[in-house]
Amino acid sequence: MILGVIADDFTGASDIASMLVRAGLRTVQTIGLPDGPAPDADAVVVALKSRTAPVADAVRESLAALAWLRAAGAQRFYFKYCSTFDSTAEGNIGPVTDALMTALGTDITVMCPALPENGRTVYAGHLFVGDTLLSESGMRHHPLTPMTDANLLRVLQPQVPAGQGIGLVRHGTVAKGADAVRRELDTLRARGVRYAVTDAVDNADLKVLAEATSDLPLVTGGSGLALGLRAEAPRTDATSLPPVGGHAAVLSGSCSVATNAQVNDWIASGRPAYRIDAMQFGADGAPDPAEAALAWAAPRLAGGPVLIYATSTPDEVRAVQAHFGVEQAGVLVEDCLARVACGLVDLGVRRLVTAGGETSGAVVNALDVNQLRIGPTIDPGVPWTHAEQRGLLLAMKSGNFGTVDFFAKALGQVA
Ligand SMILES: Nc1ncnc2c1ncn2[C@@H]1O[C@H](COP(=O)(O)OP(=O)(O)O)[C@@H](O)[C@H]1O
Ligand SMILES: O=C(O)[C@@H](O)C(=O)COP(=O)(O)O
Repeated sequence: MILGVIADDFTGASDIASMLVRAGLRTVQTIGLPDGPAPDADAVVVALKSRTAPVADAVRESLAALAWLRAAGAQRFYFKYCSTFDSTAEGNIGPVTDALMTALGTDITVMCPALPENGRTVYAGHLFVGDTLLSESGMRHHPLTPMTDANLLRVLQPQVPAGQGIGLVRHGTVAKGADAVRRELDTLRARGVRYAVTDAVDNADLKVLAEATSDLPLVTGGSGLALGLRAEAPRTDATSLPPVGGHAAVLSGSCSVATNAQVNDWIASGRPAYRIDAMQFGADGAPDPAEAALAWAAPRLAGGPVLIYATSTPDEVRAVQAHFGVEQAGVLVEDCLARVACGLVDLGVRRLVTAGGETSGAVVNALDVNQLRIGPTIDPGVPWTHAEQRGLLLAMKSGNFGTVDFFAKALGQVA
């Protein structure tokens, strides 16, 4: 195995896995730590659900993944987090990076969230989503990790041990090529910088950064940096997946701008959709929300794909969070959608699209899936995947990824 990847959520894991496949690496995605032998692959992506976990849990799980990947023969490591740097004031990007660096005995790494294909670029250490700063994008309203500062050096500061240096590799240096970046990393290292935020505005920049960091034991970032990796013997096999038959459904718990638009587009096209109203959770006399959703879906599945969603606008999410508390609101909705997913599979659903990183994590954990084969890309960063042991095709969509017609488009591609 050449590369071991530790991903902090499940959609992010399939995002980077699809980029590695594109770069020609035979890639396997595992859900949590594998319990069997090391898969025969060039890269293994261990998907954790650690993005919003308590810091100590995220660090412990990430170190366990690192230990497993090392024992399985990985020679280099990649900590994959969100291209919008999703984190809380405490972490988990800083603490996990720090712990992985210490375990690997390395003194500098890069922080490279840029994913220009999906509009995430970094300039002067500031993260842009399309034409707007991260802090002015829809990410400022994220239910769990609202991002209200676009300056990555500032976001990172409270997440890393006091006194540890954070530096910047400016775009002017990246534009000069890999040797210039290597020299800059040496200079930053000599100044005591441990975390080097890297500017990158296009794929050419990412290729330069991948080349310049090829001798670092650990890199960190979004999936973009993986595009610059090159397999020794690139595989060009078609990544087709087998037909699985059965019914099809979409489960959406993401409240991002893109997912709201995708849900609205599905509804506007007249396709069947059921809204889970989180305000009704635990209300006197209200039926169990997961059972109610399944009762709605059961007679419809034979007629074509259905959508079940908790996706809501920022105002609606705020009201739910005011009622239940932020953390509890997330857990209640995730748990409900996970139970709906299990019920749908019992009803014969075999092709499932899930929208949202935390949501996908909850669903896939509940479905007891432990390994995924990566198939064709639907939109940048979102592949179809095959959970062979469960006979399921799964597409896990990151909140802000995908065109407005993503759900129908994805389901139109598999049988
Ligand atoms: N109506 C709602 N009110 C409050 N929280 C919600 C609602 N719908 C979904 N959520 C929660 O919001 C979070 C969305 O996160 P996630 O699934 O990772 O989406 P994204 O990929 O957009 O970040 C989840 O924890 C989900 O349970
Ligand atoms: O890097 C990205 O943007 C994605 O791979 C990702 O991690 C997105 O997370 P969610 O929006 O929570 O799905």
